[in-house]
Amino acid sequence: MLLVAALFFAVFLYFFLKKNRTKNDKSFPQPPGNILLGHILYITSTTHILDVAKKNFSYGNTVTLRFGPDICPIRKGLVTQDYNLIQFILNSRKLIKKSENYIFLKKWLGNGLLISDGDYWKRHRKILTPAFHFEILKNFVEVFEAAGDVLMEKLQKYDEVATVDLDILITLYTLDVICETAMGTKINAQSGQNIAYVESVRNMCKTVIERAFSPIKVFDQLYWLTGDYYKQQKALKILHDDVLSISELREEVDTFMFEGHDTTASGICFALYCLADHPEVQEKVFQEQKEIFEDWKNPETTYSDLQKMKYLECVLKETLRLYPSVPVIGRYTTEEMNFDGYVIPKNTNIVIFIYGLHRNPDYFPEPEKFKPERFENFNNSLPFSYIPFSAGPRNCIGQKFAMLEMKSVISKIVRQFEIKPTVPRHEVQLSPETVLKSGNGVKVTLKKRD
Ligand code: HEM
Repeated sequence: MLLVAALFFAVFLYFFLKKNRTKNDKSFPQPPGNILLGHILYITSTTHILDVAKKNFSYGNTVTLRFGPDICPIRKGLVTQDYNLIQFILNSRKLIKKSENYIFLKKWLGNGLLISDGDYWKRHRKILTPAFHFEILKNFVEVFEAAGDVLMEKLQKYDEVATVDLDILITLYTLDVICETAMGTKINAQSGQNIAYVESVRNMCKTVIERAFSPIKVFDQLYWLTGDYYKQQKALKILHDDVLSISELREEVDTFMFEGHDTTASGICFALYCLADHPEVQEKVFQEQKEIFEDWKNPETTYSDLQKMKYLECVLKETLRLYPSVPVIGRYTTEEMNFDGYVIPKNTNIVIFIYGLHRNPDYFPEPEKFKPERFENFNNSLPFSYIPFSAGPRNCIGQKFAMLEMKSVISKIVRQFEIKPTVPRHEVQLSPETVLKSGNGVKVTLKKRD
């Protein structure tokens, strides 16, 4: 009798889940996956996520991916690089909850602005927004400049050395900047005192993204058995060493320290790499500097000088198009949503693939080419085709800060050095470790200008 009841229940469950599944699957195509494991098998290594995404999008600009059997997947969600869906999501006031993967950042960033949602997020966003008013940003230029001067000192010793790996040098620069601007504390990271912090951020970012794509590590109980868990605990200890008494404050400080230095470091490194590869672009940037500054070798740079660097701004925009520091963002539906006749069920994770959107030839002809000029006359009628800072209510609060900082340091470097590719040319290996990085460094050669 019990057996019959169990059998009956199993059959009922099958049809119930199948019915719901059909409703979901009608929405968006699902690339072929393993009947039991779903798409796990080809999402095993973080370094291949960009390739995996490319392959999946051959089925449509929005696809459904699942971990586990089709009928009762462990996880299921949408991955999209579709303009209209992205516009719908980012414009929505209802869709501000972050996807489940962000939970892996929680131990580190707590309820900081990046992760929180609802009224808590609204309140904090409102409190923090004035900190990015341009009157305040103006005062930060001095900090960018002073930290930039320290970097210049350090770069002198690389004059005509075959290779300089920019990654760590620039990251320590951006760390000095964020600590002094966000917390008013000089930590002298560039003097070598904070390498452990930088390494811990890197380890955290790597383990977080690996968890998000691992069928084993997504479960806490299984994650605790892996080496990554211990690596992460060690990193957390270093990241939280500076004990601040008020936990809310610490969560925001952690969030700004992370979002505010790793992202800009990535942008600066890739911009310098692109300039090395494109001497004609670099020359234009250099000429612009000479037009702005009479004494271009050693000027005192002001906020208004940075505003004048229009071509450098195009270079940075083009860099962030090809190498968006945040290549992927996520949202989570808290209610069923209708989009263009499709049903997106409640509790769906939606991954927005910024990297893929930015390389769509419909919006950016010859998308793989580095052409800053395309931003001189950028067609703003399609604003959601270019979203390195996301868009809508949850866009990046620090985007103006980031642009100023990146301009400040790159203008300094270009005025003092000619940036060249290494011989043989160093090919970056893109690795989306939460923030887009190069797995093998960002290497160039520097030659001092006369
Ligand atoms: C090139 C540099 C940067 C890029 C490309 C970038 C990109 C982004 C993106 C795409 C988001 C949305 C994330 C999501 O929805 O998951 C974001 C959010 C955020 N960014 Fe940035 N960011 C940069 C620099 C900065 C800087 C310098 C700061 C602070 C000083 C900052 C602070 C934040 C914060 C706090 C959020 C969360 C905002 C919210 O949810 O209300 N970012 N950033």
